[in-house]
Formats: sequence, C-alpha cells, structure tokens
Amino acid sequence: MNNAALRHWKQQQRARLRELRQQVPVTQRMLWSDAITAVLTQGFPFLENQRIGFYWPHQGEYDPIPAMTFLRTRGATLALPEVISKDEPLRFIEWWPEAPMKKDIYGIPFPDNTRGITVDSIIIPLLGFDEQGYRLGYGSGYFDRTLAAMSPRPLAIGVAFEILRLPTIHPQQHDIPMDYIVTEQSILHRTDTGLVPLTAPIVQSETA
Ligand SMILES: Nc1nc2c(c(=O)[nH]1)N(C=O)[C@@H](CNc1ccc(C(=O)N[C@@H](CCC(=O)O)C(=O)O)cc1)CN2
Ligand SMILES: Nc1ncnc2c1ncn2[C@@H]1O[C@H](COP(=O)(O)OP(=O)(O)OP(=O)(O)O)[C@@H](O)[C@H]1O
Repeated sequence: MNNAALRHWKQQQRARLRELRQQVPVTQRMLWSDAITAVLTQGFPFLENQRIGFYWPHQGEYDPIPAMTFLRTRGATLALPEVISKDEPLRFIEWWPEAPMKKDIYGIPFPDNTRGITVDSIIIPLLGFDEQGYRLGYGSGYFDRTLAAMSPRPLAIGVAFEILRLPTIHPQQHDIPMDYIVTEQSILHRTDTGLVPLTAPIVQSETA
C-alpha cells in the first residue's frame, strides 16, 4: 500500500471501529469493562508501586478510572495527559479524585495546574489493535510521539475490547507497539512473533 492508500485505509478503519465500539449494548459494555478492570487491578501487581499515566475516557473508550483509583489506594501515583500542542508529546500531570480539572482542545478533562510526573507505565486507549501489538488511535500520533520522547521508555499497556482487533494495522516507522494489551478476555503480551495470551499474573522482574 502506498502512503495515500494507507491513510485512506486507516481513516476507514477508524470510522468502522468507532461505529463498532459505539454499537456495543450498554450491558455488554459493562460486563467487558468490569472484566478489564479486574485484569488491570489483579494481573499487574507491580502497578501498585508505580507512577501510572492513564486517560480520561472519551467517546466510548473503556473507563480506566475505577481500576486506577483502586491502584491509588494501594500506593500508586496517578497522572493524566495534558495536550501541549498538536505536534508535541503529551505531558503527564498528577491526578487524584477531586483534583481541580479543566478541558483540553478536544473537550477532555485534565488536571488544572498540578505537578508534572515522570510515569513508569502508561495505560493507553486503543481504537484498534493488531496481532503484533500495534495500535490504531485517532490519528494524531500523540501517544507515539510521547513514547518516542521518553527515556527510559515507560511500559505501554493498551486497553481495548476484543472486537477492535485487526490482523494488521500496517505499522509505519513511527508506530510503537504496546508491551501488553488488556482485553475483556485476557492479557496479551507482545513478543517478537506476535501477541501471546498470559495465564498468570505478571511479576515485576519480567518487565525489567
Ligand atoms: N481519552 C483519551 N484521552 C486522550 C487521548 C485519547 O486517545 N483518549 N489522546 C490520544 O491521542 C490525547 C488526545 N488526543 C485526541 C485526539 C483526537 C481526539 C478526537 O476526538 N478527535 C476527533 C476530531 C476532533 C478534532 O480534530 O477537533 C475525531 O477523531 O473525530 C481526541 C483526543 C490525550 N488524551
Ligand atoms: N515520534 C513521532 N514524531 C513526530 N511525528 C510523529 C511521531 N509518531 C507519529 N507521528 C505523526 O503522527 C501522525 C499520526 O500517526 P498515526 O496515523 O500512526 O496515528 P495513530 O497512532 O492512529 O493515532 P494517535 O496516536 O493520535 O491516537 C502521523 O502523521 C505521524 O507522522
């Protein structure tokens, strides 16, 4: 596929997946979301000791707030992304329940003037994902730019429903794969040969 064809294909997939995500019945979404919350809170015990970047849910994305506030009660420090400008990396700033909030250019709430945090792991929403752990987002490249700019690179944990899975998103040079993807069915770990489902909780030494 040439560049123009790829751009067109990605736009079509984004529209299709957004539609698919919106059409999930509320009760189904609640069951899937509860399953993802259980996996996030039980499958990654090391998150309790980390500074975690996550996201404020937008347009039918899985809501990570319950899982994150639980991890906070266990000791985690939480941070949300601030959009600085369309071509800069996101900046993570501290969030806690009841932190003062304002809205970014997309109408997504973020903390109002709290302190910047260097995060250890980032929980990333996936509009789509593929068998190699690559992500399809809204098309502005924020998370790729953000991961590329961070050294050491934080652990990237994508979250998505299984219906958003594609064989390939035709990754480009700038695309950075997720380390793990959590769905309502399992934790998928990215290896050189593709995503592999995990059956036991991850211990911290495996992520170092
Ligand atoms: N919940 C959440 N927060 C996030 C992201 C995200 O994907 N999800 N981001 C991840 O990048 C950053 C914000 N990026 C975003 C990029 C596009 C749109 C969006 O809704 N785009 C509209 C077009 C709006 C416009 O261009 O004015 C669209 O795609 O229809 C939202 C957030 C940081 N915060
Ligand atoms: N490290 C980077 N530095 C500069 N530009 C980048 C970087 N990574 C991605 N981009 C730019 O971001 C744009 C969007 O990339 P892509 O189509 O992969 O979006 P996406 O991953 O689906 O969306 P998003 O990350 O916004 O949710 C591309 O034009 C790309 O050139």
